[in-house]
Amino acid sequence: MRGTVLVAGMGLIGGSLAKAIKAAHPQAEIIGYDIREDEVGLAEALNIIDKKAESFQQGAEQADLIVLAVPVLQTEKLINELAEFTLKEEVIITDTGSTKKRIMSCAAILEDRQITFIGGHPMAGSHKSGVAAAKELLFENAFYLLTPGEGANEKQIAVLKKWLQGTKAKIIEISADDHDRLTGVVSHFPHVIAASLVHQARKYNNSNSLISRLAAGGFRDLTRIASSNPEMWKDISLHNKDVLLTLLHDWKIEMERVIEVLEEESEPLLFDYFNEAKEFRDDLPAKAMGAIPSFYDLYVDVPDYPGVISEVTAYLAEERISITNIRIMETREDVYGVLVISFQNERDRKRAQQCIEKQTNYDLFLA
Ligand SMILES: NC(=O)C1=CN([C@@H]2O[C@H](COP(=O)(O)OP(=O)(O)OC[C@H]3O[C@@H](n4cnc5c(N)ncnc54)[C@H](O)[C@@H]3O)[C@@H](O)[C@H]2O)C=CC1
Ligand SMILES: O=C(O)C(=O)Cc1ccc(O)cc1
Repeated sequence: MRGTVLVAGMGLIGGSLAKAIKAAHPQAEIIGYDIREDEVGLAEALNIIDKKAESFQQGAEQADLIVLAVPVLQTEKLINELAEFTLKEEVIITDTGSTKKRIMSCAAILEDRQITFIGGHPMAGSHKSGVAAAKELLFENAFYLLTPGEGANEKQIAVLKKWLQGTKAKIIEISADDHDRLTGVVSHFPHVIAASLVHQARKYNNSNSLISRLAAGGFRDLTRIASSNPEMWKDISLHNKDVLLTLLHDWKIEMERVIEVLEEESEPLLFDYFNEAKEFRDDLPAKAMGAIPSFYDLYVDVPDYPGVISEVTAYLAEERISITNIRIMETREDVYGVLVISFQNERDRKRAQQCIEKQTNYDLFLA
């Protein structure tokens, strides 16, 4: 499609969307805006955008599509500013925020002015922030939830979907209420719990520092999302406060029940507690992408010599395979060390496996 797209917020998500939109619509002009000059400057230097907006207003007033990819409290601020601008009549405004109810209420101010707002939430990402981590295919196969405002018609929704087709995401429509309830359960609440598990380990670590050594590996993997951007999760928690409070309340009741069952030493009830969780979890789709990024780990048995990590990463870099995480696992006694490399998707892991097999004779295995 032709037209001008303004992406406000040149971070991980704004940068990735700008890339995906450009890939599918090379004729479109992508303008970037960010309060951080360095981020928008980097986006321009990396050719993620065609040019910087002189100001939010100047960029917005010439745009056919406006994407707000800023932290959710800032999204509300930008929506209020947009309501004061002289925008193109046919402009479509969308956002990428992780919460939708408060954003949609705020966007009512645009609908009052006959401006189309369609809420959006691409449900993929990473614990990294900033435009340097942006990827064209960040959202490939991920759910992309749209919450159209009451004023949005089918034609406008279809136009937005077309703009977004380069994301290769599974775009579905949902109400803002359902969005916040569902993402509350499978994304926002787990982030609170992951942080709480880490806090608990940190407290016990004060009296026995062996804790942090034992927390390597499994515990670290389990709490990976606690390394996400604290600023972003502060805003998401405030926006989805009611849902989170309900979930925390239910969780408290459930924990009280676990305490009772343990105090009673009830073997059948304890068994049921773990078994019912296991059965439900075992039935969850393993390959599909959900609300929280999956692990795509490759384990490489590496010999113990200096530079082995840079050797392996250099092979991957040569074939432009990007990695999301790397660590050494030293818990197995029969090997010197296992290098655990994480990838964003199955395709990258497969390519990495083939690449390392071609270049080395190290044993490789998947989790
Ligand atoms: N990081 C993730 O995994 C995901 C994040 N989201 C949502 O997408 C949005 C953006 O998140 P990220 O790209 O991860 O954050 P980020 O921190 O990488 O980028 C946000 C950018 O917005 C800029 N910014 C902040 N306030 C601004 C304002 N008033 N005007 C212009 N620019 C402003 C910041 O300078 C920064 O460059 C958030 O609302 C978040 O909830 C949605 C899906 C996944
Ligand atoms: O890396 C993380 O912490 C994630 O869980 C990624 C993520 C963050 C925010 C979203 O709205 C959707 C996905």
